[in-house]
Amino acid sequence: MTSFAQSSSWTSFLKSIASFNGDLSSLTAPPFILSPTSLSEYSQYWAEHPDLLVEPNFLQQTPDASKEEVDAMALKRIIAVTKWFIATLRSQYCSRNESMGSEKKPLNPFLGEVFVGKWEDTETTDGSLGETILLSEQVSHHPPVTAYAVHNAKNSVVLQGYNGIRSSISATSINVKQYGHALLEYKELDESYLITLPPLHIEGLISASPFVELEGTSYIQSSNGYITVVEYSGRGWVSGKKNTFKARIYKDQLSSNKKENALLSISGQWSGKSYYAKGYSSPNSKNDLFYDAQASEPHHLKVKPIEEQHELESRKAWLKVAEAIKKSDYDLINEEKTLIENAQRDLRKQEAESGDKWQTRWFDYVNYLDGTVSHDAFLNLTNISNLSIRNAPSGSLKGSKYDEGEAQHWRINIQKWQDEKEIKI
Ligand SMILES: CCC(=O)OC[C@H](C)CC[C@H]1O[C@H]2C[C@H]3[C@@H]4CC=C5C[C@@H](O)CC[C@]5(C)[C@H]4CC[C@]3(C)[C@H]2[C@@H]1C
Repeated sequence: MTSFAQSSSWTSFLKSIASFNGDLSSLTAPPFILSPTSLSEYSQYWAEHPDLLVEPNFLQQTPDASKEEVDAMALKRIIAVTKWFIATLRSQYCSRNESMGSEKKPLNPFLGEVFVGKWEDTETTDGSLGETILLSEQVSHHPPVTAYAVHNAKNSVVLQGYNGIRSSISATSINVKQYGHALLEYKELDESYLITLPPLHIEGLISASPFVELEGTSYIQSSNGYITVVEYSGRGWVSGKKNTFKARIYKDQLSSNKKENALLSISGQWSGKSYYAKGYSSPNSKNDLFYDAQASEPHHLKVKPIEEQHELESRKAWLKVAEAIKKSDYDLINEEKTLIENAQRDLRKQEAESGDKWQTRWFDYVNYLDGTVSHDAFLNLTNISNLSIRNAPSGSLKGSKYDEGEAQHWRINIQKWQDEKEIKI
Protein backbone atom coordinates (compact mmCIF):
# COMPACT_ATOMS: atom_id res chain seq x y z
CA MET A 1 0.00 0.00 0.00
CA THR A 2 1.48 3.37 -0.98
CA SER A 3 1.43 6.17 1.61
CA PHE A 4 -1.28 7.82 -0.51
CA ALA A 5 -3.60 4.89 0.14
CA GLN A 6 -3.88 5.77 3.82
CA SER A 7 -4.31 9.49 3.17
CA SER A 8 -7.71 10.85 4.14
CA SER A 9 -8.07 12.61 0.78
CA TRP A 10 -7.76 9.31 -1.10
CA THR A 11 -10.25 7.43 1.10
CA SER A 12 -12.76 10.28 0.77
CA PHE A 13 -12.05 10.31 -2.96
CA LEU A 14 -12.81 6.57 -3.14
CA LYS A 15 -16.10 7.27 -1.34
CA SER A 16 -16.90 9.98 -3.93
CA ILE A 17 -16.33 7.41 -6.66
CA ALA A 18 -19.04 5.27 -5.03
CA SER A 19 -21.62 7.97 -5.84
CA PHE A 20 -20.19 8.28 -9.37
CA ASN A 21 -22.45 9.81 -12.01
CA GLY A 22 -20.66 8.52 -15.11
CA ASP A 23 -18.66 11.64 -15.94
CA LEU A 24 -15.10 11.11 -14.73
CA SER A 25 -14.21 14.77 -15.15
CA SER A 26 -16.85 15.67 -12.56
CA LEU A 27 -14.98 13.78 -9.80
CA THR A 28 -12.79 15.98 -7.64
CA ALA A 29 -9.66 13.90 -7.30
CA PRO A 30 -6.97 14.68 -4.70
CA PRO A 31 -4.05 16.78 -6.01
CA PHE A 32 -1.54 13.92 -6.10
CA ILE A 33 -3.64 12.08 -8.70
CA LEU A 34 -3.99 15.09 -11.00
CA SER A 35 -1.90 15.19 -14.16
CA PRO A 36 -0.52 18.54 -15.43
CA THR A 37 -1.19 17.24 -18.96
CA SER A 38 -4.44 17.80 -20.88
CA LEU A 39 -6.27 14.90 -22.51
CA SER A 40 -5.87 16.74 -25.86
CA GLU A 41 -2.19 15.76 -25.72
CA TYR A 42 -2.96 12.00 -25.61
CA SER A 43 -3.38 12.00 -29.42
CA GLN A 44 0.43 12.06 -29.66
CA TYR A 45 0.56 8.48 -28.36
CA TRP A 46 -0.59 7.24 -31.78
CA ALA A 47 2.69 8.25 -33.41
CA GLU A 48 5.60 7.93 -30.97
CA HIS A 49 7.10 5.35 -33.35
CA PRO A 50 6.79 7.25 -36.67
CA ASP A 51 9.09 4.71 -38.37
CA LEU A 52 6.63 1.88 -37.61
CA LEU A 53 3.66 4.01 -38.71
CA VAL A 54 5.27 4.71 -42.11
CA GLU A 55 6.91 1.27 -42.66
CA PRO A 56 3.98 -0.29 -44.62
CA ASN A 57 4.50 2.35 -47.31
CA PHE A 58 7.87 0.76 -48.05
CA LEU A 59 6.33 -2.73 -48.44
CA GLN A 60 5.15 -2.35 -52.02
CA GLN A 61 5.12 -5.12 -54.61
CA THR A 62 6.78 -4.58 -58.00
CA PRO A 63 4.38 -3.56 -60.82
CA ASP A 64 4.76 -6.96 -62.58
CA ALA A 65 4.16 -8.96 -59.36
CA SER A 66 2.10 -12.16 -59.54
CA LYS A 67 -1.13 -12.50 -57.55
CA GLU A 68 0.72 -14.58 -54.96
CA GLU A 69 3.41 -11.88 -54.58
CA VAL A 70 0.75 -9.16 -54.28
CA ASP A 71 -0.99 -11.20 -51.58
CA ALA A 72 2.25 -11.93 -49.73
CA MET A 73 3.07 -8.19 -49.66
CA ALA A 74 -0.44 -7.34 -48.41
CA LEU A 75 0.05 -9.83 -45.55
CA LYS A 76 3.44 -8.26 -44.77
CA ARG A 77 1.76 -4.85 -44.59
CA ILE A 78 -0.97 -5.84 -42.12
CA ILE A 79 1.71 -7.48 -39.97
CA ALA A 80 3.60 -4.15 -40.06
CA VAL A 81 0.42 -2.19 -39.22
CA THR A 82 -0.27 -4.61 -36.35
CA LYS A 83 3.27 -4.07 -35.03
CA TRP A 84 2.79 -0.26 -35.20
CA PHE A 85 -0.57 -0.56 -33.37
CA ILE A 86 0.79 -2.85 -30.61
CA ALA A 87 3.74 -0.44 -30.26
CA THR A 88 1.36 2.48 -29.55
CA LEU A 89 -0.17 0.77 -26.49
CA ARG A 90 2.70 1.34 -24.06
CA SER A 91 2.60 5.10 -24.71
CA GLN A 92 -1.20 5.21 -24.71
CA TYR A 93 -1.73 3.33 -21.48
CA CYS A 94 1.55 3.19 -19.46
CA SER A 95 3.28 6.54 -20.07
CA ARG A 96 1.85 8.26 -16.98
CA ASN A 97 2.79 5.33 -14.75
CA GLU A 98 6.33 5.42 -16.15
CA SER A 99 6.76 9.19 -15.83
CA MET A 100 4.66 9.99 -12.74
CA GLY A 101 4.42 6.70 -10.83
CA SER A 102 0.75 5.96 -11.48
CA GLU A 103 -2.09 6.67 -13.87
CA LYS A 104 -3.28 10.21 -13.33
CA LYS A 105 -6.40 12.23 -14.02
CA PRO A 106 -5.73 14.34 -17.13
CA LEU A 107 -6.86 17.95 -17.43
CA ASN A 108 -10.28 18.10 -19.09
CA PRO A 109 -9.76 19.97 -22.40
CA PHE A 110 -11.93 23.03 -23.09
CA LEU A 111 -13.92 23.22 -26.33
CA GLY A 112 -11.60 24.31 -29.14
CA GLU A 113 -8.40 23.47 -27.27
CA VAL A 114 -5.72 22.37 -29.77
CA PHE A 115 -2.42 20.53 -29.44
CA VAL A 116 0.03 20.47 -32.38
CA GLY A 117 3.59 19.21 -32.82
CA LYS A 118 5.92 17.32 -35.13
CA TRP A 119 8.31 14.39 -35.29
CA GLU A 120 11.35 15.21 -37.41
CA ASP A 121 13.12 12.47 -39.37
CA THR A 122 15.90 11.56 -36.96
CA GLU A 123 15.73 7.91 -37.99
CA THR A 124 17.03 7.73 -41.52
CA THR A 125 20.20 9.00 -43.13
CA ASP A 126 18.49 9.54 -46.50
CA GLY A 127 15.48 11.42 -45.11
CA SER A 128 13.15 8.72 -46.48
CA LEU A 129 10.99 8.87 -43.35
CA GLY A 130 10.28 12.61 -43.61
CA GLU A 131 8.49 14.82 -41.09
CA THR A 132 5.30 13.72 -39.33
CA ILE A 133 2.88 16.30 -37.89
CA LEU A 134 0.11 16.03 -35.27
CA LEU A 135 -3.10 18.04 -35.16
CA SER A 136 -5.29 17.44 -32.09
CA GLU A 137 -8.49 19.39 -31.35
CA GLN A 138 -11.13 19.14 -28.60
CA VAL A 139 -14.18 19.03 -30.84
CA SER A 140 -16.69 18.52 -28.02
CA HIS A 141 -16.73 19.35 -24.31
CA HIS A 142 -20.00 17.69 -23.25
CA PRO A 143 -19.26 14.81 -23.78
CA PRO A 144 -15.47 15.28 -24.07
CA VAL A 145 -14.29 14.24 -27.57
CA THR A 146 -10.76 14.70 -28.94
CA ALA A 147 -10.18 14.45 -32.69
CA TYR A 148 -6.69 14.05 -34.19
CA ALA A 149 -4.81 13.68 -37.44
CA VAL A 150 -1.23 12.51 -37.94
CA HIS A 151 0.21 13.30 -41.39
CA ASN A 152 3.46 12.20 -43.01
CA ALA A 153 3.40 14.05 -46.35
CA LYS A 154 6.60 12.50 -47.76
CA ASN A 155 5.09 9.01 -47.62
CA SER A 156 1.41 10.07 -48.09
CA VAL A 157 0.37 8.51 -44.78
CA VAL A 158 -2.65 9.93 -42.92
CA LEU A 159 -3.87 8.59 -39.57
CA GLN A 160 -7.04 10.28 -38.37
CA GLY A 161 -9.49 9.46 -35.61
CA TYR A 162 -11.29 10.60 -32.53
CA ASN A 163 -11.89 9.39 -28.99
CA GLY A 164 -14.63 9.76 -26.42
CA ILE A 165 -15.25 7.59 -23.36
CA ARG A 166 -18.19 6.38 -21.24
CA SER A 167 -17.26 5.26 -17.72
CA SER A 168 -18.96 3.20 -15.04
CA ILE A 169 -17.89 1.99 -11.62
CA SER A 170 -17.70 -1.56 -10.33
CA ALA A 171 -16.72 -2.51 -6.77
CA THR A 172 -13.02 -1.82 -7.17
CA SER A 173 -12.40 -0.45 -10.62
CA ILE A 174 -13.46 2.22 -13.09
CA ASN A 175 -14.72 0.62 -16.32
CA VAL A 176 -14.26 2.60 -19.51
CA LYS A 177 -15.81 2.01 -22.93
CA GLN A 178 -14.05 3.84 -25.75
CA TYR A 179 -16.02 5.49 -28.58
CA GLY A 180 -14.54 6.42 -31.95
CA HIS A 181 -11.94 4.73 -34.11
CA ALA A 182 -8.82 5.45 -36.16
CA LEU A 183 -8.58 5.41 -39.98
CA LEU A 184 -5.11 4.82 -41.41
CA GLU A 185 -4.58 5.57 -45.11
CA TYR A 186 -1.52 4.85 -47.27
CA LYS A 187 -2.41 7.04 -50.25
CA GLU A 188 0.45 5.75 -52.49
CA LEU A 189 -0.86 2.19 -52.04
CA ASP A 190 -4.51 3.25 -52.19
CA GLU A 191 -4.92 1.10 -49.07
CA SER A 192 -6.70 1.93 -45.80
CA TYR A 193 -7.15 0.38 -42.33
CA LEU A 194 -9.89 0.74 -39.73
CA ILE A 195 -8.60 0.46 -36.15
CA THR A 196 -11.07 0.09 -33.26
CA LEU A 197 -10.37 0.91 -29.59
CA PRO A 198 -10.54 -1.68 -26.79
CA PRO A 199 -12.49 -1.25 -23.56
CA LEU A 200 -10.33 -0.70 -20.47
CA HIS A 201 -10.61 -0.58 -16.72
CA ILE A 202 -8.55 1.18 -14.08
CA GLU A 203 -7.09 -1.17 -11.49
CA GLY A 204 -5.15 -0.32 -8.34
CA LEU A 205 -7.61 2.27 -7.02
CA ILE A 206 -7.67 0.80 -3.49
CA SER A 207 -3.89 0.92 -3.27
CA ALA A 208 -3.95 4.48 -4.71
CA SER A 209 -1.64 3.43 -7.53
CA PRO A 210 -4.10 3.23 -10.44
CA PHE A 211 -3.10 1.72 -13.79
CA VAL A 212 -4.93 0.91 -17.00
CA GLU A 213 -5.68 -2.66 -18.03
CA LEU A 214 -7.11 -3.35 -21.49
CA GLU A 215 -9.88 -5.93 -22.01
CA GLY A 216 -12.18 -7.31 -24.70
CA THR A 217 -11.38 -7.25 -28.39
CA SER A 218 -10.22 -4.72 -30.97
CA TYR A 219 -9.88 -4.99 -34.75
CA ILE A 220 -7.59 -3.84 -37.54
CA GLN A 221 -9.43 -4.25 -40.86
CA SER A 222 -7.51 -3.66 -44.09
CA SER A 223 -9.15 -2.58 -47.37
CA ASN A 224 -7.27 -5.51 -48.96
CA GLY A 225 -9.37 -7.93 -46.85
CA TYR A 226 -6.82 -9.03 -44.24
CA ILE A 227 -7.96 -8.49 -40.64
CA THR A 228 -6.19 -8.61 -37.27
CA VAL A 229 -8.31 -9.55 -34.23
CA VAL A 230 -6.68 -8.54 -30.90
CA GLU A 231 -7.91 -10.01 -27.60
CA TYR A 232 -6.74 -8.39 -24.34
CA SER A 233 -6.61 -9.58 -20.78
CA GLY A 234 -4.95 -8.76 -17.49
CA ARG A 235 -3.28 -10.81 -14.79
CA GLY A 236 -6.28 -13.08 -14.44
CA TRP A 237 -5.63 -14.84 -17.74
CA VAL A 238 -3.62 -18.03 -18.26
CA SER A 239 -0.32 -16.15 -18.58
CA GLY A 240 -0.88 -14.46 -15.22
CA LYS A 241 0.92 -11.39 -16.53
CA LYS A 242 -0.67 -7.94 -16.83
CA ASN A 243 -1.16 -6.25 -20.25
CA THR A 244 -1.53 -9.63 -22.01
CA PHE A 245 -2.84 -9.86 -25.57
CA LYS A 246 -3.35 -12.38 -28.37
CA ALA A 247 -3.53 -11.10 -31.95
CA ARG A 248 -4.49 -13.33 -34.86
CA ILE A 249 -4.28 -12.33 -38.52
CA TYR A 250 -6.82 -13.77 -41.00
CA LYS A 251 -7.30 -13.59 -44.77
CA ASP A 252 -10.65 -11.87 -44.27
CA GLN A 253 -13.43 -11.22 -41.75
CA LEU A 254 -15.31 -14.39 -42.67
CA SER A 255 -12.35 -16.66 -41.90
CA SER A 256 -11.80 -14.79 -38.61
CA ASN A 257 -14.88 -16.59 -37.27
CA LYS A 258 -12.70 -19.66 -36.64
CA LYS A 259 -9.34 -19.35 -34.80
CA GLU A 260 -8.05 -22.34 -36.80
CA ASN A 261 -8.05 -20.12 -39.90
CA ALA A 262 -5.45 -17.75 -38.44
CA LEU A 263 -2.47 -17.26 -40.76
CA LEU A 264 -0.33 -15.82 -37.98
CA SER A 265 -0.69 -15.59 -34.18
CA ILE A 266 1.03 -13.06 -31.96
CA SER A 267 0.88 -13.11 -28.17
CA GLY A 268 2.60 -11.72 -25.10
CA GLN A 269 2.50 -8.38 -23.31
CA TRP A 270 1.74 -5.18 -25.21
CA SER A 271 3.81 -3.31 -22.60
CA GLY A 272 6.66 -5.85 -22.89
CA LYS A 273 7.69 -8.72 -25.17
CA SER A 274 5.42 -10.48 -27.68
CA TYR A 275 6.11 -13.44 -29.97
CA TYR A 276 4.72 -14.78 -33.24
CA ALA A 277 4.11 -18.15 -34.84
CA LYS A 278 2.42 -19.34 -38.03
CA GLY A 279 -1.15 -20.58 -37.76
CA TYR A 280 -3.39 -20.28 -34.73
CA SER A 281 -1.38 -21.79 -31.90
CA SER A 282 -0.46 -19.40 -29.09
CA PRO A 283 3.23 -18.53 -29.49
CA ASN A 284 5.46 -18.32 -26.44
CA SER A 285 8.92 -17.05 -25.62
CA LYS A 286 10.50 -19.95 -27.50
CA ASN A 287 9.01 -18.65 -30.75
CA ASP A 288 10.23 -15.66 -32.72
CA LEU A 289 10.17 -12.27 -31.01
CA PHE A 290 7.52 -10.03 -32.61
CA TYR A 291 8.06 -6.79 -30.67
CA ASP A 292 9.68 -5.65 -27.43
CA ALA A 293 7.87 -2.53 -26.17
CA GLN A 294 10.55 -1.86 -23.54
CA ALA A 295 13.40 -2.07 -26.06
CA SER A 296 12.40 0.83 -28.29
CA GLU A 297 12.00 4.17 -26.55
CA PRO A 298 9.08 6.31 -27.78
CA HIS A 299 9.96 9.38 -29.86
CA HIS A 300 8.44 12.46 -28.23
CA LEU A 301 7.13 15.05 -30.65
CA LYS A 302 8.54 18.59 -30.82
CA VAL A 303 6.26 21.33 -29.47
CA LYS A 304 6.98 25.05 -29.96
CA PRO A 305 8.09 27.02 -26.88
CA ILE A 306 5.07 28.25 -24.84
CA GLU A 307 5.76 31.93 -25.71
CA GLU A 308 5.30 31.11 -29.43
CA GLN A 309 2.02 29.30 -28.85
CA HIS A 310 -1.52 30.51 -29.62
CA GLU A 311 -3.85 30.99 -26.61
CA LEU A 312 -5.88 27.95 -27.72
CA GLU A 313 -2.82 25.68 -27.57
CA SER A 314 -3.01 23.31 -24.66
CA ARG A 315 0.29 23.89 -22.86
CA LYS A 316 -0.08 27.69 -23.06
CA ALA A 317 -3.73 27.64 -21.97
CA TRP A 318 -3.10 25.28 -19.02
CA LEU A 319 0.35 26.63 -18.01
CA LYS A 320 -0.70 28.17 -14.66
CA VAL A 321 -2.84 25.16 -13.73
CA ALA A 322 -0.04 22.76 -14.65
CA GLU A 323 2.43 24.73 -12.50
CA ALA A 324 0.00 24.69 -9.57
CA ILE A 325 -0.45 20.91 -9.93
CA LYS A 326 3.32 20.42 -9.95
CA LYS A 327 3.42 22.42 -6.69
CA SER A 328 0.43 20.44 -5.34
CA ASP A 329 -1.05 23.81 -4.40
CA TYR A 330 -4.71 22.81 -4.28
CA ASP A 331 -6.10 26.30 -3.76
CA LEU A 332 -4.07 27.69 -6.67
CA ILE A 333 -5.15 24.74 -8.87
CA ASN A 334 -8.79 25.54 -8.17
CA GLU A 335 -8.26 29.28 -8.61
CA GLU A 336 -6.55 28.93 -11.99
CA LYS A 337 -8.97 26.23 -13.19
CA THR A 338 -11.93 28.41 -12.23
CA LEU A 339 -10.54 31.24 -14.39
CA ILE A 340 -10.49 28.95 -17.42
CA GLU A 341 -13.89 27.45 -16.65
CA ASN A 342 -15.49 30.89 -16.18
CA ALA A 343 -14.00 32.14 -19.46
CA GLN A 344 -15.49 29.10 -21.18
CA ARG A 345 -18.89 29.66 -19.52
CA ASP A 346 -18.88 33.28 -20.75
CA LEU A 347 -18.06 32.14 -24.31
CA ARG A 348 -20.92 29.62 -24.29
CA LYS A 349 -23.29 32.29 -22.96
CA GLN A 350 -22.27 34.76 -25.71
CA GLU A 351 -22.71 32.04 -28.35
CA ALA A 352 -26.16 31.20 -26.99
CA GLU A 353 -27.19 34.88 -27.06
CA SER A 354 -25.76 35.58 -30.54
CA GLY A 355 -26.83 32.21 -31.93
CA ASP A 356 -23.27 31.58 -33.23
CA LYS A 357 -22.52 28.00 -32.19
CA TRP A 358 -18.80 27.24 -31.68
CA GLN A 359 -17.26 26.15 -35.00
CA THR A 360 -14.69 23.35 -34.90
CA ARG A 361 -11.36 24.40 -36.47
CA TRP A 362 -9.90 21.50 -38.51
CA PHE A 363 -12.46 18.70 -38.20
CA ASP A 364 -15.94 18.13 -39.67
CA TYR A 365 -18.74 16.19 -38.01
CA VAL A 366 -19.81 13.83 -40.80
CA ASN A 367 -23.29 12.25 -40.82
CA TYR A 368 -23.25 8.77 -42.38
CA LEU A 369 -27.02 8.29 -42.33
CA ASP A 370 -28.33 11.28 -44.27
CA GLY A 371 -26.93 10.26 -47.64
CA THR A 372 -24.27 12.99 -47.76
CA VAL A 373 -21.54 10.31 -47.85
CA SER A 374 -22.05 7.74 -50.61
CA HIS A 375 -18.70 5.99 -50.36
CA ASP A 376 -15.54 6.46 -48.34
CA ALA A 377 -12.84 4.40 -46.60
CA PHE A 378 -14.94 4.12 -43.42
CA LEU A 379 -18.04 2.75 -45.22
CA ASN A 380 -15.89 0.31 -47.19
CA LEU A 381 -13.99 -0.92 -44.12
CA THR A 382 -17.06 -1.24 -41.89
CA ASN A 383 -18.71 -3.25 -44.65
CA ILE A 384 -15.90 -5.76 -45.07
CA SER A 385 -15.34 -6.03 -41.29
CA ASN A 386 -19.05 -6.24 -40.42
CA LEU A 387 -18.46 -3.43 -37.89
CA SER A 388 -21.22 -0.97 -36.97
CA ILE A 389 -21.17 2.54 -38.51
CA ARG A 390 -23.20 3.87 -35.54
CA ASN A 391 -21.97 5.88 -32.56
CA ALA A 392 -21.62 2.60 -30.66
CA PRO A 393 -18.80 1.46 -28.36
CA SER A 394 -15.74 1.07 -30.59
CA GLY A 395 -15.58 -2.37 -32.24
CA SER A 396 -19.34 -3.07 -31.99
CA LEU A 397 -20.45 -5.44 -34.75
CA LYS A 398 -23.31 -4.76 -37.19
CA GLY A 399 -26.47 -6.30 -35.74
CA SER A 400 -25.21 -6.12 -32.16
CA LYS A 401 -27.39 -4.52 -29.48
CA TYR A 402 -25.40 -1.26 -29.82
CA ASP A 403 -25.84 -1.09 -33.60
CA GLU A 404 -28.49 1.62 -33.52
CA GLY A 405 -28.95 5.41 -33.28
CA GLU A 406 -26.85 8.09 -34.87
CA ALA A 407 -23.81 7.62 -37.09
CA GLN A 408 -21.83 10.88 -36.90
CA HIS A 409 -18.05 10.77 -36.89
CA TRP A 410 -15.25 13.34 -36.80
CA ARG A 411 -13.09 13.62 -39.93
CA ILE A 412 -10.08 15.82 -40.67
CA ASN A 413 -10.78 18.59 -43.18
CA ILE A 414 -7.25 18.99 -44.57
CA GLN A 415 -8.26 22.14 -46.49
CA LYS A 416 -9.07 23.86 -43.18
CA TRP A 417 -5.58 23.01 -41.94
CA GLN A 418 -4.04 24.30 -45.16
CA ASP A 419 -6.03 27.55 -44.76
CA GLU A 420 -4.93 27.89 -41.10
CA LYS A 421 -3.33 31.29 -40.54
CA GLU A 422 -2.87 31.61 -36.78
CA ILE A 423 -1.63 28.29 -35.45
CA LYS A 424 1.71 26.93 -36.62
CA ILE A 425 3.37 23.58 -35.90
C1 LIG B 1 -11.44 10.95 -12.15
C2 LIG B 1 -11.25 9.84 -11.22
C3 LIG B 1 -9.82 9.67 -10.93
O1 LIG B 1 -9.06 10.60 -10.83
O2 LIG B 1 -9.42 8.36 -10.84
C4 LIG B 1 -8.07 8.18 -10.73
C5 LIG B 1 -7.53 7.44 -11.91
C6 LIG B 1 -6.47 8.25 -12.49
C7 LIG B 1 -8.52 6.88 -12.90
C8 LIG B 1 -9.30 7.84 -13.82
C9 LIG B 1 -8.54 8.37 -15.00
O3 LIG B 1 -7.66 7.42 -15.58
C10 LIG B 1 -7.19 8.05 -16.77
C11 LIG B 1 -6.78 7.07 -17.87
C12 LIG B 1 -7.31 7.78 -19.11
C13 LIG B 1 -7.27 7.06 -20.47
C14 LIG B 1 -5.79 6.69 -20.78
C15 LIG B 1 -5.57 6.45 -22.22
C16 LIG B 1 -6.45 6.73 -23.21
C17 LIG B 1 -6.09 6.34 -24.62
C18 LIG B 1 -6.24 7.56 -25.53
O4 LIG B 1 -5.99 7.19 -26.88
C19 LIG B 1 -7.65 8.11 -25.43
C20 LIG B 1 -7.96 8.52 -23.98
C21 LIG B 1 -7.75 7.39 -22.96
C22 LIG B 1 -8.85 6.34 -23.13
C23 LIG B 1 -7.80 8.03 -21.54
C24 LIG B 1 -9.20 8.51 -21.17
C25 LIG B 1 -9.29 9.12 -19.75
C26 LIG B 1 -8.73 8.18 -18.69
C27 LIG B 1 -9.63 6.98 -18.51
C28 LIG B 1 -8.41 8.86 -17.32
C29 LIG B 1 -9.41 8.77 -16.17
C30 LIG B 1 -10.10 10.08 -15.84
